[in-house]
This record gives sequence, C-alpha cells and structure tokens, in this order.
Amino acid sequence: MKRFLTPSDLGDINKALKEAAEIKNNPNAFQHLGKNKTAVLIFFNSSLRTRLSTQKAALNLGMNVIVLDINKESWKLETEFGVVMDGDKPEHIREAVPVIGQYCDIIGVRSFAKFENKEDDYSEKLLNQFIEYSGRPVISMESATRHPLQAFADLITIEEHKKVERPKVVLTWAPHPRALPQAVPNSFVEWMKVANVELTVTHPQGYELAPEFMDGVKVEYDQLKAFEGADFIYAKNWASFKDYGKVLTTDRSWTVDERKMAVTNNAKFMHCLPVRRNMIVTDGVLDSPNSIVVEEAANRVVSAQTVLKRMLEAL
Ligand SMILES: CCC[C@H](NC(=O)CCC(=O)O)C(=O)O
Ligand SMILES: NC(=O)OP(=O)(O)O
Repeated sequence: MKRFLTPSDLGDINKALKEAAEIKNNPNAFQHLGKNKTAVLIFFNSSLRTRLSTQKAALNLGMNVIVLDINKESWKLETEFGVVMDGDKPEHIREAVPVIGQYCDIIGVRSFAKFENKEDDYSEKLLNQFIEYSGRPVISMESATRHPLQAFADLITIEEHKKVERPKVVLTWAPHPRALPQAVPNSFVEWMKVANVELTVTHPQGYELAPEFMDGVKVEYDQLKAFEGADFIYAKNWASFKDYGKVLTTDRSWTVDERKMAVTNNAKFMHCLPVRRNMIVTDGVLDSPNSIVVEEAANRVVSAQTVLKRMLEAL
C-alpha cells in the first residue's frame, strides 16, 4: 500500500470496515507491527483532530511519531521546478521530501487546496511529489482534493449508527465566511458511493462539485426537500468548483436548523469539525442528542489506525 487517497487504496470496503471494527474493539492488539517503525506527520495547514488522532493511531500501533508544522518549524519550501531560487524559500521540495523519507517508514501529509490553479490542485501536485520523491508510503491527511481519513471515519460512524440497512444520507452545503476546500465533500461523496447508502447532495446553484466525483449522484437544489426522510445529515461548506475557489453566497437560509431537521427521519447530524456555530448549523442542532460529531471525531483514530496497520503490514 504505497498511498492512501481514495477508497480503492483500501480494497474491499466491507473488509476494511470489518477490520476497522476489530481495531476499535482491541486498539492495542497490534503493537508488534509498529515496533521500531516511525511515522512522520507533515502539516502545511492547521489541525486539531487529524494531528491528534493520527498520532494516537500510530502510538496505538507501537510506532514512533514525529510531527512537523512545516510553515512554523521548518524552511519555506519551493515547489515549482526550474525556478531560480532567489526569493524567500531556502529549500526545494525535491531535496526536502527525500530527506524526510530518510527519517521514517510512513509519511502523512496535510496540504490544502491553494485555489491558485485548479489544475495544480486537482492533479494533487504536492501530494504526488511526496509519493514520488519520498520513497515511503504516503497518507493524505487532507490534500487538495480529498480527505480520505475523514471520509473513512464518517463511513465507520454511519455504519455504527444506522437504523436501516441502506440509510438515506444527505450531504448539504452550508454558509461560511471564507473559501473552504472541496476536499471533505469530494471524499464524502467518493466514500458514500462505495457504501450501502442512498446519497443526495444539496447545495445552491454554482456549488456543483467536480464531475469526476459527482457522476451518478443525485443533486437536489431544494434543501428542505433533500432533508425529507433523511437518516443522516452531513453538513459542510465548500467554495465553488466552477468559479474556482470563489464564495458565491453566504446565504444563511442554508444554515442547518431544528425546523429542517424536523422533516428528516430523526436524522443524526454529522460534521467533520471544526464547525462555525450558527453559520453551518444552529447551536440547537449541534447540542441536540442527534448530533454525533464527537463520536465521528473519535473514529478518526480508528480510520487512521486501520490505514497505518495496512501500510505497516505491507512494508
Ligand atoms: C477538516 C476540515 C478542514 C478545513 N476547514 C477549515 O479550513 C475551516 C477553517 C475556518 O472555519 O475558518 C476544510 O474545510 O477543508
Ligand atoms: N476533521 C478534521 O480533519 O479536523 P482537523 O482539521 O482539526 O484535523
């Protein structure tokens, strides 16, 4: 297992879910796999859950862990090739990445979409530089177009909480003051498509996600209609893909509130966190017994540990 970016990197999804459940039941049963092995976790962007849960997962597996916040604790990296490095970046990624690879057995990388160039973002340029030059297996800890550890944890959570065999799952856009990446919704859709769920995506016109993720997925532009009978409501903001990186609206009529949750089938509320209260979702919904955002965050240790275990077994 050379990389973790998409569900296909894990193979059969039901087998992966079964393995995740076994790991959750006995998290310290595989310490022998990680003994004398090191994970380096590289962050180009902020994090709470990913940083703590991935480190916890590695420690559960007996691994050593080194965490590096590149922008605060290291040299600013040049990622363009063929440039004259006479600016404010002392080091090229072409040297930094193979060197990082010398200090570890597995690498995790977080580097959000930059929204400067759609092609650079959607070709996963930076993540692929780690995959190509590090000589180590690489885990996306949210890259430009995907957040697979989150989506895998989301699916684990839905499997744990579903009341019917094939639940109705709704991904809803919600307003936010900033331009946020499409990585979380992209991966959510990608993982729901391989799961036993009925998926509906609802958002204002102009917020259609990239066609490569949305083929065959139902879009409902009427949010309340989309919520009808839902078993799970997954809220997230994202910037426009079509008008790349733009905030087209901050219309708070899209905020998830108690009135909308009332037309669902007593749905559970999910969000990857961090969440902007009373922008994305009201306090009332987030503080209700139907909110499972903390259980969802707890499963980030499980998703990371399942992936790290697979990579350790393949070393
Ligand atoms: C797991 C989510 C990470 C990130 N979220 C943010 O950047 C939120 C920042 C903010 O609310 O100002 C995102 O939307 O992709
Ligand atoms: N959900 C998630 O990845 O949270 P962080 O950005 O805090 O890691």
